[in-house]
Amino acid sequence: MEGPHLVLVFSGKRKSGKDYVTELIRERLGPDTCAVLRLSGPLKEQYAQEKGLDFQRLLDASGYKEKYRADMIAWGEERRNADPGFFCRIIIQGVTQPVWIVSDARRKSDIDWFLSCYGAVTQTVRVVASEETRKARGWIYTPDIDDADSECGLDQGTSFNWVITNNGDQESLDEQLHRLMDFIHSKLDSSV
Ligand SMILES: Nc1ncnc2c1ncn2[C@@H]1O[C@H](COP(=O)(O)OP(=O)(O)O)[C@@H](O)[C@H]1O
Ligand SMILES: C[C@@](O)(CCOP(=O)(O)OP(=O)(O)O)CC(=O)O
Repeated sequence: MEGPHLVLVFSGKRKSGKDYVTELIRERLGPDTCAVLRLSGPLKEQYAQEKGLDFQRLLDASGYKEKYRADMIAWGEERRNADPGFFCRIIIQGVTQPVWIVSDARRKSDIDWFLSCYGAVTQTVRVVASEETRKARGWIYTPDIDDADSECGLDQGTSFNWVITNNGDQESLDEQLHRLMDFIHSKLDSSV
């Protein structure tokens, strides 16, 4: 079969644990089976290039990216408005693994793009954590970011195939991941 056997499109608010959870799944499936694709990757790369910033530092969970977040959001929005598939098309280039995880859908247009191209094999996954948990992970409510589309674009009007609650209880997370892993394996088995 050409193309992905399964595309999991993840979303969730900042510090909900999107990177953490998607990395766990990738570890369990292995790098030959699963690729984690980040829409923010090419966004940050091009933004850093244009603004003369440190791309590597924009990638980690430190304060550096937070300093530029508002401006990056505006920059990315311009690109997406002009072409909703702009970042989507870049991240899927040359990916050969059967399972694709898109770790950071933020807008309905991100999900719609994957549904329109890979709808038959796409599942949407929402990662949820309480405000208390997100605060403990370093989240500080920031107006114009936390109340804007980048964080709230998928709050309403989107249904998710899976919801993963990630409040730090490892046993509960493990149980939820087990269910998702069973599903992933069933899709892999049925496609061979
Ligand atoms: N279940 C968890 N157990 C321990 N640490 C976690 C868990 N989920 C997230 N974290 C930590 O919280 C921080 C934010 O998580 P991250 O995955 O970067 O969130 P997001 O990508 O949604 O902004 C990271 O330092 C991450 O390691
Ligand atoms: C400009 C952004 O792409 C920055 C995203 O950076 P990360 O994906 O690293 O952010 P969190 O995981 O939520 O902390 C947001 C956007 O609106 O596209």
